[in-house]
Amino acid sequence: MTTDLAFIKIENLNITFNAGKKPVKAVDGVNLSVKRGEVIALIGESGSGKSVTLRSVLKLHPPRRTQMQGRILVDGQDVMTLSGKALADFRGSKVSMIFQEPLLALDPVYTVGEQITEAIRRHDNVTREEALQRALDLFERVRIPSPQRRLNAYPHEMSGGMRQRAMISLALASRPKLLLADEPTTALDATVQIQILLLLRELQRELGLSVIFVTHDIGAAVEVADRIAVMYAGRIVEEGPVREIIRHPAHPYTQALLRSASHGGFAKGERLETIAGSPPDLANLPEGCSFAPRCPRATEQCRQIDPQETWIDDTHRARCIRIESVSEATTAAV
Ligand SMILES: Nc1ncnc2c1ncn2[C@@H]1O[C@H](COP(=O)(O)OP(=O)(O)OP(=O)(O)O)[C@@H](O)[C@H]1O
Repeated sequence: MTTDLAFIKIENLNITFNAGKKPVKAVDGVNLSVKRGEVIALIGESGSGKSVTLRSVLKLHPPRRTQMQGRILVDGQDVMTLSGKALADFRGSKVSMIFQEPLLALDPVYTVGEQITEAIRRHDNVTREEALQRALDLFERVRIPSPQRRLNAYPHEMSGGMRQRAMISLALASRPKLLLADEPTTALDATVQIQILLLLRELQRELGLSVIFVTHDIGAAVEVADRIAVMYAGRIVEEGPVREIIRHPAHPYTQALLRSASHGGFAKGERLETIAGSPPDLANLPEGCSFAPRCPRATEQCRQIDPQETWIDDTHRARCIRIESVSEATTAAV
């Protein structure tokens, strides 16, 4: 709730896609603030709206098929009102994005060095030599071995881990303040995943970046994030500091996620296991709480009342009408 310090502030974000027969409400009333230098992990099952929320910060959704409502402020700038050159300038300056698949970000026909120097020169008025030097510095920073030689490589000539490091260099070339990371390590081997996560955390601290990090991997969220926001059916159902979420999860969905991932603690790289039942169809949401059909603690009321956000303390909130009895039961069981 310390909104004054927020570098990014998402207020009552609603996103509906009009693609098929019925509109799909992929994001429903999302509120989220990220302070300068803070890392937030968005976790939840597939289709819960994590990526859609993340991409909305750069206004990346196809405008003709998408209805977006609410407000997204990045460093005081209202993203929803941007278009044309102002939007392009915003995308190229304050915010960078890294993806699961680096080949989406890297162009196959240019060397990675050419792409990074180009990105530097697009952002800063420097000579080619200066840009090359900075690209080399970036490659050293992300610990690419033989950086000089690797700058001359094409993306396909690099291993998955190296390509991910090259993409991080490209993302940092414009000296962003906010990094959006969409499952950046999911496609990598477990050991490489850990190296990349640690690198991201180190760069984030050194550069004072704010980060929104989308992941299925609760181990990665715990490793990298300061706070966790849990999404279910387009909503944030619980959000708070990592320690609070792990020790005192207030929402039955968070509790189920933690249970499914906690055999012997949070192994690095551990993924969420399936929870009984499946997420609802976003075009046909049930009455009341969307999680009620899968919730072991649901009552008749839960199937009728749409739960509103409740603050448990200054930093921890959840959307469940039975927070008190659910939290008490969890604390008693610990
Ligand atoms: N451009 C689009 N047009 C129509 N529907 C979309 C579009 N983008 C996303 N959706 C729908 O929005 C919902 C949320 O998708 P989103 O990609 O945010 O989920 P996610 O939580 O990131 O899942 P995953 O982990 O699988 O990426 C899904 O039902 C998806 O099919």
